Amino acid sequence: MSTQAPKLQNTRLLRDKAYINGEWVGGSKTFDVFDPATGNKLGSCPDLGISETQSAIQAAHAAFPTFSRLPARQRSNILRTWFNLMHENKSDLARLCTLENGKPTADATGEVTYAASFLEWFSEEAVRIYGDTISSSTPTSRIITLKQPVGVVGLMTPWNFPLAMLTRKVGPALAAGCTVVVKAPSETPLSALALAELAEKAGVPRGVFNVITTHEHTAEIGKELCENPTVKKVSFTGSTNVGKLLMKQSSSTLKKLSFELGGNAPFIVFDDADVDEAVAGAVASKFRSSGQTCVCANRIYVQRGIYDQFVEKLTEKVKGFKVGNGLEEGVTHGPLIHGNAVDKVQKQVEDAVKKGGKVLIGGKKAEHLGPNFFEPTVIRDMTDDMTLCSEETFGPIAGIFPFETEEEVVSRANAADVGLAGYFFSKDLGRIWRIAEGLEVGMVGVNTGLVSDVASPFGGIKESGFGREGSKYGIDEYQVMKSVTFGGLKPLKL
Ligand SMILES: NC(=O)c1ccc[n+]([C@@H]2O[C@H](COP(=O)([O-])OP(=O)(O)OC[C@H]3O[C@@H](n4cnc5c(N)ncnc54)[C@H](O)[C@@H]3O)[C@@H](O)[C@H]2O)c1
Ligand SMILES: O=CCCC(=O)O
Repeated sequence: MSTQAPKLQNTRLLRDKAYINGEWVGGSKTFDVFDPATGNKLGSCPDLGISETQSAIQAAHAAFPTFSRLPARQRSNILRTWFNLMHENKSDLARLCTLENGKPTADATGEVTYAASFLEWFSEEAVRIYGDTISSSTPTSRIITLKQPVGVVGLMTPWNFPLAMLTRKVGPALAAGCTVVVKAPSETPLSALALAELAEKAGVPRGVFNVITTHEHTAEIGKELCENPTVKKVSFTGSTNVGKLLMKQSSSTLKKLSFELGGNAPFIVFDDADVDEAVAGAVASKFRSSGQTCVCANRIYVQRGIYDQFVEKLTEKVKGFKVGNGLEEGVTHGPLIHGNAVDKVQKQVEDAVKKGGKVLIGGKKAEHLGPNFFEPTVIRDMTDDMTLCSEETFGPIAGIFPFETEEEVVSRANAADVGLAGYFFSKDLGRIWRIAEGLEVGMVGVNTGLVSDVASPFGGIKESGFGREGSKYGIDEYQVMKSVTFGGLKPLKL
């Protein structure tokens, strides 16, 4: 197959080698990277294995003493420069992101801004690392706490936000003084390598930021990062099943862990809501990145009194979508990442229809556009025995479930193993507090379909994982607290 290499203004951003210890490193084997919209080959990357991963870990280990002792202001300046470089190269980064992930240019451009915001935010947090002074139980002692970088960190990021999921981890890691080894997703490694090019330009010292690319050896490299005793922390974003495996593997070295895993977000619309606002929120939450975000609405519960109205208005909005190649003008929704994702949503639709769901729009593959396209779909009369209720869709399927009472909907919303995001629309202040407190999730959107913001703590509960990213809390994940007790202190004699 011939290669249709991305055409970029800054050609240095297009890299076909991994980045270890400040060097671009090839491998004896490579894997291909494809455009999910066209199936075209975009390029190839080294299919690296355990030995290169160990080299990267060693490089990060060697870089740690110097980097962690840099004045925080210097680390802050490096992150700020990296942030500026992302903005200077915004259109190229967005193009790469669209080409390897499929999301439309406007979304990809939004992702660059979102991704860069984590570098900016944590450049600001780097210089605001504080400890406490604590009264001791012993009159002649005093206690203080220090926050120190945890050490070498292994980062494993997914394909759905090739830039932002990386910067949301690497920003706080470097701010805290950690050094990192990134395992880039095999679907979208080019964005991670473009970030490495900018990191080097921003002055990130060699060995501090390493990017391993792999396809065949994904599981082995994941295991190495979890089991290697030099790595002190692992942060992973991806599916719950892989998260469980990595947690098991990490038990051998008792690593500090952060996991941002799958969701199954309830999106609840009460009778007293503004229906138009709720529909706009549902469109934003459900169909963002063609449904491929971990915080996408998965189960849309609408109270009986406004059910028909909501369903009709949502269907009308979906009619206005333009599905296609994300590089084309006016396209609002791109393809899914690969054929398996398409097959999964197809099966969920078939299951819903078999059990009584009615498809109002979409419901099938959009094969005329390419093998990875699925029509944005609205299904009404959903019931809780359908697969779509218990399994994260990760696709453009809006299944709408009717409900009668507040108590009923909260108990149905909470009947999930996972708890990442949840949304609801209501104008009743008392109800707003009850539901916000009652939903078993890590993030709640009240009268909004979007909760993603650098300033807001991002993460889940239950089997959606643990740890928080972004916000003032994100840096804690990369730090360890040390208490220091000063003894033998004589009191002042007055
Ligand atoms: N939380 C999120 O943002 C997120 C992102 C992507 C996928 N998902 C979930 O995962 C489902 C399937 O998507 P997927 O197949 O890409 O998810 P996945 O969990 O299999 O893959 C996500 C990332 O983990 C890596 N990975 C896979 N197996 C690994 C292993 N053994 N060790 C280390 N890394 C490993 C992959 O290379 C990828 O980079 C989706 O339907 C969705 O539910 C969630
Ligand atoms: O899909 C995972 C993260 C999405 C987001 O940050 O909004």
